[in-house]
Amino acid sequence: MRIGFIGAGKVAQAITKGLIDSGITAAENIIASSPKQDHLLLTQISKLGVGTTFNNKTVVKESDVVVVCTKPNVVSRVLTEFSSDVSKSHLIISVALGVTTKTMEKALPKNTRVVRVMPNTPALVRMSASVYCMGSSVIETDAETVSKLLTSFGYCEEISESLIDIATGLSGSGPAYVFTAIQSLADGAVKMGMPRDQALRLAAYAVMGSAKLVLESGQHPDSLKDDVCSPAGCTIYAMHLLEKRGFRAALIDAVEVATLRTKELGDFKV
Ligand SMILES: NC(=O)C1=CN([C@@H]2O[C@H](COP(=O)(O)OP(=O)(O)OC[C@H]3O[C@@H](n4cnc5c(N)ncnc54)[C@H](OP(=O)(O)O)[C@@H]3O)[C@@H](O)[C@H]2O)C=CC1
Ligand SMILES: O=C(O)[C@@H]1CCC=N1
Repeated sequence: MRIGFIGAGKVAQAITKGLIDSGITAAENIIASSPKQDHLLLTQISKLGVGTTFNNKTVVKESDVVVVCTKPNVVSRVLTEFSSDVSKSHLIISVALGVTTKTMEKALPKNTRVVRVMPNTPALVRMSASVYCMGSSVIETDAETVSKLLTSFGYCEEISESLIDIATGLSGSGPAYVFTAIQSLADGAVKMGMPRDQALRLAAYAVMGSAKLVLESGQHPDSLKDDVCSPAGCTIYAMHLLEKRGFRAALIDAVEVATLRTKELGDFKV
């Protein structure tokens, strides 16, 4: 399977690295495009061994699966520009926030097979949390193909398109919230005298281990939290402070505002 990327930025690079590291496809079967002649992004992605071009149409002609990784406001224009090169053998995927399968289908020839995906940057280390929803003209094997590709660089599940904006504010944006939490936890330890590299390592493992425990224990997160809070111990003091500072409400609000912004950006008309 030949895979083409339109746009060679952060997400295209994360997915490309994830795909290659998984062994699901070789770098020679991947090509990426980006518009600027002296583009740093193409240089970066070419270091993974993939082909590069300044021409989106070349990507489409040379690929079976085309993954559109541009900002949402240019997706419709980009799809329209290469529309005449799209055939029934192509599967067109977009990872752009807010851009619906309907918008994609409108810009492409009738009955084009389209899929909307929301991945996240931990694809770089094959730990992405991705969701996908299928367009109206996909064929039976497309869901399997998409699931296979997404699973190669992490976890994935099919989702109703009515929920994908929420997934964007949750798992698409989520790494940014968690990176900030890890950095802040480490800052706390540095403030108390721990060396920075050790603090970052311990904070990251604490987050990774906690996530694994939620997934594997099947226990409610609050019950797992209670297990850490010994009576009159240190954690319950910290939890009290976090509750007073609105920790939970801040995270709830973050997902809400990111979801609403996704809907707003998805309304872009080019
Ligand atoms: N960053 C993230 O964590 C996530 C992002 N996404 C989605 O992925 C998409 C890309 O985001 P991200 O990788 O962060 O953005 P970047 O800005 O890093 O990458 C966008 C890429 O698209 C290129 N581009 C712009 N115009 C065109 C065009 N006409 N034809 C071909 N390529 C073009 C840009 O080139 P140039 O720089 O020259 O303009 C750049 O290579 C967005 O739609 C975003 O919503 C989804 C999940 C997570
Ligand atoms: O913030 C953004 O626009 C992109 C979409 C999801 C994560 N990053």
